[in-house]
Amino acid sequence: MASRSGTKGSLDKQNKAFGIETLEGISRKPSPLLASKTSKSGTASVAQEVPPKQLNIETTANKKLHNAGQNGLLDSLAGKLDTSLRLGNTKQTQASLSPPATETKGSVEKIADHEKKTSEHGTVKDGVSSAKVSDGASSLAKTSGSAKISDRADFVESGKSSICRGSTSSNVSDESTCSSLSSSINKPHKANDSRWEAIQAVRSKEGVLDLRHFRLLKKLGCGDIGSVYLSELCGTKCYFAMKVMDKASLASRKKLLRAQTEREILQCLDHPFLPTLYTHFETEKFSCLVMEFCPGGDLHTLRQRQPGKHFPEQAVKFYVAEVLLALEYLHMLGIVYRDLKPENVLVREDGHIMLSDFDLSLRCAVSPTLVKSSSLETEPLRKNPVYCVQPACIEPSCIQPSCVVPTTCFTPRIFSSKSKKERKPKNEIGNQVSPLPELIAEPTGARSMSFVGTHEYLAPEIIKGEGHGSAVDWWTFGIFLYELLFGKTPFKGSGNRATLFNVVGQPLRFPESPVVSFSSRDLIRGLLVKEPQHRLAYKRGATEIKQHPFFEGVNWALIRCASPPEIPRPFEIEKIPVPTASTGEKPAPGAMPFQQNSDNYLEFDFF
Ligand SMILES: Nc1ncnc2c1ncn2[C@@H]1O[C@H](COP(=O)(O)OP(=O)(O)OP(=O)(O)O)[C@@H](O)[C@H]1O
Repeated sequence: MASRSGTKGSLDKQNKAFGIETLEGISRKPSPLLASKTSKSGTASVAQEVPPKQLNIETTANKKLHNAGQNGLLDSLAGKLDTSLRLGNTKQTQASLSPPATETKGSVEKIADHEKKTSEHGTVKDGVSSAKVSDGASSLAKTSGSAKISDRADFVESGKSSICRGSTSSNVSDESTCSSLSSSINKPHKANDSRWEAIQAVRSKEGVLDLRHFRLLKKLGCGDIGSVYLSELCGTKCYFAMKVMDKASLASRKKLLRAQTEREILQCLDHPFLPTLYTHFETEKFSCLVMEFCPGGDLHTLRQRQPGKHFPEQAVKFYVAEVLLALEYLHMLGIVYRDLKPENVLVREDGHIMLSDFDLSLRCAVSPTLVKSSSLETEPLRKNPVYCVQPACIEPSCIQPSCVVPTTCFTPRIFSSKSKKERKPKNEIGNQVSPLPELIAEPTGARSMSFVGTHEYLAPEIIKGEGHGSAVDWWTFGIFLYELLFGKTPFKGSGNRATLFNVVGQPLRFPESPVVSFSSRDLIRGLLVKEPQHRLAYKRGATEIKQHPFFEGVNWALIRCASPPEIPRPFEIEKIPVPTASTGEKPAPGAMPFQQNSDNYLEFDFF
């Protein structure tokens, strides 16, 4: 398997931008179901920016935004904006991932021991009780991790707040008591998911949900901050991907903040192409995230299996369109993703995608403001008013033209000169019905100095240490599109150092084969502009990209109902051997026996 290196560290000085020696390589991740052990390493801790000051919630505007939504997705988004702002207004007094005293790397936990500990401390702690909700006037408390302060104070790089978090004082905690963030009520798009009910049933019966209630069947993969296991909620045939993080290891490696960031972001999400976090709980040693399981592996692995190791253009269009919607939603929540690459795009059971891995994400404090156009010039726009939600940054230093509602929001670029009649949508994704209202919430004011990402995907402004914002996601989107189409990234050099130099200094070139459409190359050209301010989507985010001719004919509102290019083979749980101590069966590599009332042990071989 080809290897690709990445970095998850902070860049203190400009000259470190090319000091690749300081960066640790990150190997590419194989498919979760094909490989049992993968590893990633990263030494430097994620830099963290200044916590935001008080966040201003424009409640009326949010309500209007809610009303403006043309479909459920937009409605839900408005609700999510509310949620994220509420989160931002919360003051945290204790970190939920409290570092335990001992190092547990590579530990073997006897299940009996685990259960004993659980019952010793076994009372259900109210997650809320360990976190105080402020009146909204306080800034967010810093927890841990190395800090790097940028000249902007308008965003948070990692999680520092949460209304709902596990108790620090208890050894076992779950979110039973703060279900507003972990139940289907808050996630209308996943409300019909039977897994919620299964989880709720266990909670109602047992009073608490924790590790004892899951069977860990197979190790799906291993990341920098934890390992992910295919797990079954015992006796329910409900399967999940459970990310298990060793708290002592996180603390000793200064990764608590990254873990917290990921959890807090996951708690906010409700989108068809983003993970559902069903629950989160903690044991004495571990912090566990219970998420939706994607049996289709990741797009990197899937690409390797394609003829010529690249996808057909129609398939590319499908995958990047779904990723674009996921990024758009994240940006509307003020989240800059920063780690787009095929390895992080998982394929769900139904062939649609799920963008995973949020521990590198940057959170920007935004105060969305709704602006409704009143003087529209073109006929279609008169019929379909344009709504523009712009982040209104609180810090005076952030007040810049991009934070003020741009006039471009009112006059979206129309790419095609053809009349409506002439334009015949022809691709498999579906037909664009009528133009949708547009929501634009590009966190253009965000600035980070962190040096994070994967070398081949790093944006020039990150490498140059100039400070970066949401435009890095549009750069990585361009690299992603290029890689899916051509089977390789455009700036890869003989080593990491050469790659970084190429990203900054080499012009974009396209291979002669495979032959791809002009519009795909045009879109890539627009995205891979080295100066972020000239990059496509810099001002109006995903809206600009959606209007590009490459996506002509895509029915954005219904893409989740479109037929995916490939549907994974049905996932057969029976084929995963579950060894028992009595039979002495050897576990398949990565298989994690975890059964109640048995001598089986649970082994977490981290990192
Ligand atoms: N929901 C899921 N369904 C199926 N497999 C998953 C799921 N989430 C993660 N995985 C697999 O587990 C592996 C580890 O995921 P994880 O997000 O912990 O690490 P990562 O993507 O390598 O990122 P990081 O190092 O930043 O933590 C992934 O490579 C992926 O193959």
